[in-house]
Amino acid sequence: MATTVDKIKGIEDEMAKTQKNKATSFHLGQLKAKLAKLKRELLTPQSSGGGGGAGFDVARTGVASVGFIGFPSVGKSTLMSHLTGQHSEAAAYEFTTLTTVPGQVQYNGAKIQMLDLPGIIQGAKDGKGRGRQVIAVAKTCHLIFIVLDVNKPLTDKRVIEQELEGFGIRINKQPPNIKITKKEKGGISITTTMTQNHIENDEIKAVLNEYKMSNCDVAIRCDATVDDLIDVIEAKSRSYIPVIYAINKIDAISIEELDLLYRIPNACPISSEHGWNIDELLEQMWEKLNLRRVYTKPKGKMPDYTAPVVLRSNACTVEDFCNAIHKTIVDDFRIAIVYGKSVKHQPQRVGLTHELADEDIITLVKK
Ligand SMILES: Nc1nc2c(ncn2[C@@H]2O[C@H](COP(=O)(O)OP(=O)(O)OP(=O)(O)O)[C@@H](O)[C@H]2O)c(=O)[nH]1
Ligand SMILES: [K+]
Ligand SMILES: [Mg+2]
Repeated sequence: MATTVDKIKGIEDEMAKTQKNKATSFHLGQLKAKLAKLKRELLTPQSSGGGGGAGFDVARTGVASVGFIGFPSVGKSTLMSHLTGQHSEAAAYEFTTLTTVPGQVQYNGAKIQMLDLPGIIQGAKDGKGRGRQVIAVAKTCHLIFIVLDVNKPLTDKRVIEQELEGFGIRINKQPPNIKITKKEKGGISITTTMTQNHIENDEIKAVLNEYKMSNCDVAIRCDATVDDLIDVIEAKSRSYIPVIYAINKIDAISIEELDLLYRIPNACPISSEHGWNIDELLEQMWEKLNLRRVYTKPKGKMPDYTAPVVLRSNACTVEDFCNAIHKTIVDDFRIAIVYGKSVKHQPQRVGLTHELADEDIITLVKK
């Protein structure tokens, strides 16, 4: 019987042979959906061995974690030691790092975990080396530093992006604005709010059929591709993670070359060894993590600015704030008084569901 890898190869070959036009769009949609399903199968640990983060995952600490991904010897461990003071063996030979090495930085009052990871190679997502376990750890991080060696061609960047994408990671991207609502009967109905330049209704139907979704409403509010549609269907195995390209070893290049690096979006040129531009890397990290510092103000006293409660933007309600302090606090909660960007009136009384903004000040009032 053909293995999953063989089947994937077969479909990819067929897709390469098929010209995209109106007549083939249904068939191509079908192939793409089949491919996505097989790739997911490949990433599910029990079906193929490997995959998963087993052995590589470590206890998570802090409010967010940042994973370091890159080819061997680009300087990930040197960066780790420099950022966190946590020693991670660095050397001139490849695959010096063999497992996840955790460390921590404190930035703007937030504890942020750094995960130095082993180097990956091309084909990692397909099971080459330990790449799959490594990428599986990165997939659970809130931010990824893709570490690149400035001396190597920037094609490395594209190769690493493809490895991550093949593993269901979507880089610096929001989930596509497509909503699929299943229903009992009535077939497939598609509504769009703008011209679709990449996708035909036939293709959409082919994909949905392949997923046995023959009764549903599809609302497309973006200029979607087939891949976008599949990402929405496969939402459970997709992770949307911000990325910063940490372009390392800039001590080895000229100022003119450095100027060029700044044109790459989301790039931060650094030298881990010399500690150059690490401040900017941390600033960019802070921006991408989009964390919210909330200061507590005991009734009748000044706010405590020394120790903010730090929340992530997807869990930043007053209730999340209470839970971050102690699980039992919500039981006694009556109202919160908030100053800051999240409220119209200064101060304003709010309930548990109110979303807090960065640098808000809060006083909890008990029952
Ligand atoms: N010139 C220069 N060399 C660096 C810099 N950072 C790291 N190196 C050197 O690059 C080599 C590899 O560094 P590591 O930190 O071990 O690289 P790594 O990415 O962790 O490597 P693996 O764990 O093997 O994947 C070492 O010889 C470092 O001294 C830098 O900023 N400039
Ligand atoms: K190395
Ligand atoms: Mg290393």
